Amino acid sequence: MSAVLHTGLAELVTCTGEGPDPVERLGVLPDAALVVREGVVDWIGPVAEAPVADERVDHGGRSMIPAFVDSHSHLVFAGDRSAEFTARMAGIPYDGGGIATTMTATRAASEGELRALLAARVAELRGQGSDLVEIKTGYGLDVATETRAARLAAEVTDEVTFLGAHVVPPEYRDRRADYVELVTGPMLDSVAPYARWVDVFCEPNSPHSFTGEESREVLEAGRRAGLGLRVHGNQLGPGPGVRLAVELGAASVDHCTFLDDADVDALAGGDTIATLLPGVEFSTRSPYPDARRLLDAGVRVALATDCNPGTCYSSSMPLMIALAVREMGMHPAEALYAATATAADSLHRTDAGRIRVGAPALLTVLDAPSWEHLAYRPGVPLSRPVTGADSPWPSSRRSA
Ligand SMILES: N=CN[C@@H](CCC(=O)O)C(=O)O
Ligand SMILES: [Zn+2]
Repeated sequence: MSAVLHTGLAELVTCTGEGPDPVERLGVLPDAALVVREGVVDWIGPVAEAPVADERVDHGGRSMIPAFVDSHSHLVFAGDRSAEFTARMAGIPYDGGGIATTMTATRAASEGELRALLAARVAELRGQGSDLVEIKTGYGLDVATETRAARLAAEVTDEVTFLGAHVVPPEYRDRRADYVELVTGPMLDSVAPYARWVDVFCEPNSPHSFTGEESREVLEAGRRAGLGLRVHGNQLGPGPGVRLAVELGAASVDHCTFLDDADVDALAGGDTIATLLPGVEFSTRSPYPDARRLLDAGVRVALATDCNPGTCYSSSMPLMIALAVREMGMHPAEALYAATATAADSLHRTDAGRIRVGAPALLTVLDAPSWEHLAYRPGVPLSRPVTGADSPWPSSRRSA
């Protein structure tokens, strides 16, 4: 079994620290080295005590962090909505109506086209240092296309989410109840074998999405089918999504932009993680969620991209970290932890988001001497994956 020793690390950020201090929680080890054997972290310790290995990679004074976990994305789609973005920047507000445009293009695309589009997006995301990614359906909105989306997503991740309840498709506009019946019946039956999670766009503020009662039906049906629960809630205005998610024990409620005190109290008293998606507010020119208020209330906060063609066509977790720090009041250490460890927790994954012995080696290298550079240098491509024994940096030195 070949072992690779990684050295030359100015800092190794493990995200295995404890306590209330956000920097301590990062568990930063200076002058550390680690050994990867067959894709698993085999040893972590001071470089001076590093064991002999088959190969050695010298990272030349860079830093290593856990690969980002992108716990919210919509990567299975065809078509282009750049004109919608441009119109929005000229003042047209977002209301979810554009989802039908993507639905039409996605239904019309061939399986081969969709697979290639998905593969390119996953490669783009992983090339920036993310590894584990959650991928939602939600641009098919009929049984065949939702099933195809879930099947394709399952080819690239274990974290597939059924989002048949994204919006009510145009052919059901005057008979919403029939669509909820389809989603909670034949569509769920067809998609569930490929999915781990069910999600709903609970947003009474848009005519396209779902009320609290409709959302409850969708989530309870998903749970009966053995799926875990996730919710899009309180994105466009106040609403019942957050409290419903907490009441039903959802793993995560995502967006959380418009919250009242009762929503914050519910999150603080429950097990549901609040996943914030600052790329959405950036790309829709909307007010940002108040991460500081949530963190100060004791709510666990994760960050994700929400990469999708409508509200945020970015796969960059470093951008989300920079926005969370600059616009949402998060400490840079809180933001990094939210984009790795807490995002993994929101997917109930103990094998990602932290670097520890015995865990898969999902590692990202920063071309910087410390983790602080992530938020400090926005827009600069600092992060790259470490895949297998390969060093991502041409200047890293490898030797046997
Ligand atoms: N809010 C619902 N769904 C996506 C947007 C989808 C779209 O506009 O295509 C989101 O998470 O923001
Ligand atoms: Zn989303």
